[in-house]
Amino acid sequence: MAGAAPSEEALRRALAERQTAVDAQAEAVRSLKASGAKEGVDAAVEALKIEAGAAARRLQAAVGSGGGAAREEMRQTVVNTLERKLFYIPSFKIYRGVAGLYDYGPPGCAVKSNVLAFWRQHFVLEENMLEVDCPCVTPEVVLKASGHVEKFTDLMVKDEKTGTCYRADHLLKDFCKDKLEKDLTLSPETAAEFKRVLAVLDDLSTEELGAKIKEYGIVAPDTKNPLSAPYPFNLMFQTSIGPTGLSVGYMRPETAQGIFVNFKDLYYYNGQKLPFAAAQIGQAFRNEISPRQGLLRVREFTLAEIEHFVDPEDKSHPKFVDVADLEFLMFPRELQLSGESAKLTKLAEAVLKGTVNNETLGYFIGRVYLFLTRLGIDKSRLRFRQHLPNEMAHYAADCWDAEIECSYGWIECVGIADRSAYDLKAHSEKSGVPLVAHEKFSKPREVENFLSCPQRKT
Ligand SMILES: Nc1ncnc2c1ncn2[C@@H]1O[C@H](COP(=O)(O)OP(=O)(O)OP(=O)(O)O)[C@@H](O)[C@H]1O
Repeated sequence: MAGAAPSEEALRRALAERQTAVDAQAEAVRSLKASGAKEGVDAAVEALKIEAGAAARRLQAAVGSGGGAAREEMRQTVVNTLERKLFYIPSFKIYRGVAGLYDYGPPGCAVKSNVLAFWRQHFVLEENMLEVDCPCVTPEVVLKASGHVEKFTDLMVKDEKTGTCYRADHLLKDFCKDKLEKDLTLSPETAAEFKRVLAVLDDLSTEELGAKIKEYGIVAPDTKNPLSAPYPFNLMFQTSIGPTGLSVGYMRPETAQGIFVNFKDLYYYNGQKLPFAAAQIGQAFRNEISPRQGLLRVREFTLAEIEHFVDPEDKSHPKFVDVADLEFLMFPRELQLSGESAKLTKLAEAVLKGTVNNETLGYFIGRVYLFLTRLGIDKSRLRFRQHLPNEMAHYAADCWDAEIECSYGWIECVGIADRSAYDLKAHSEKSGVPLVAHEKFSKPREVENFLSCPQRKT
């Protein structure tokens, strides 16, 4: 029928053929160059450009037609190109690589350094933040105080026969998405149930997650063997500091702790005044259970973090007016739980209604929006999603993720959390060094405190 969209299978085949043609032509150019032949190289390069152009046009058509398999195909083509052009390379490739570890090649290094320079300009320099640079190896006491030794975990399930490990929430997510996309026999009730599970996935407890995996009969994706019950796995890489092996350390899973433990000195450096912000760019390490999604989930990556210290009783922000009129997609808890979609919302309105907890949090959400859109992220594929109550990290009082829609779906790219004074309190208690700020009143105030004396029992 004239004008009908090609089937997904046809698109997949056409794209695969195009990709093979591009790869074959690239190989021809390489061997001509390697043989030192001058003649024919230009023609071969020209042919490569034509093949690559045809592949790109086919991709656009495929993505325009919205096919899931076409998306997969498009991603594979982009990945092949980026790897061929050395934007990134699987680390230790000649030894067959290690999952979740990647090197950046020359163009990748250039992109990374441009993004970091822009980040420094947009946040650190424009806001007069105090930048620090702390070690990656961190003694255990710091991460015990912060709660990471006890709680920095993901839920894992194991193939009961081979022992292969999987992230439990990812298996449940894949199962529900797969059913919704491919099972044409699903009743409306079952489809609604899978959608609900996807909406509250990050909120499920260990027991609830285990019960759903059992109820749906989810098995190990590679072998179809039964799975163990989910249990927490700590994501930190452990090491020892010094030759005795007695001093336990960890590779930092975030850069923020370096800022918190330096709070006292930074506060003095800032003239003992609040608010102020400190920033750090550096490597973070997470022993992800089963890294996938290419560069999106890796075991070592660069984090750029800011900690903004503010009076807990006055979280207003003098520059909030600069971002108050921004309007973008926001996805608060209520919309997620009722199965609705993200809505275009004015930042001022979200703060006024209390959807976003306070002006300072709102200000940083606005600044992150400006950063990402100035980097070139499409506004219609960017949303700010509020964490569900159980999803929040152990330290957070309110948390919003900037998520970008890509070929893997909506992916968290920035986390913006009100951590309250959790970390400063925890480090004060553990170290015995008070990490506190003082407020000087313009006029003295008289306050009466009634202390209750414990009754002595005779
Ligand atoms: N393994 C990883 N590889 C690459 N980037 C990561 C990884 N883990 C986290 N990030 C990035 O670091 C940012 C801050 O990390 P954060 O601690 O908020 O992640 P998270 O909520 O623990 O991630 P998730 O729940 O998806 O594992 C995230 O917004 C994400 O962009």
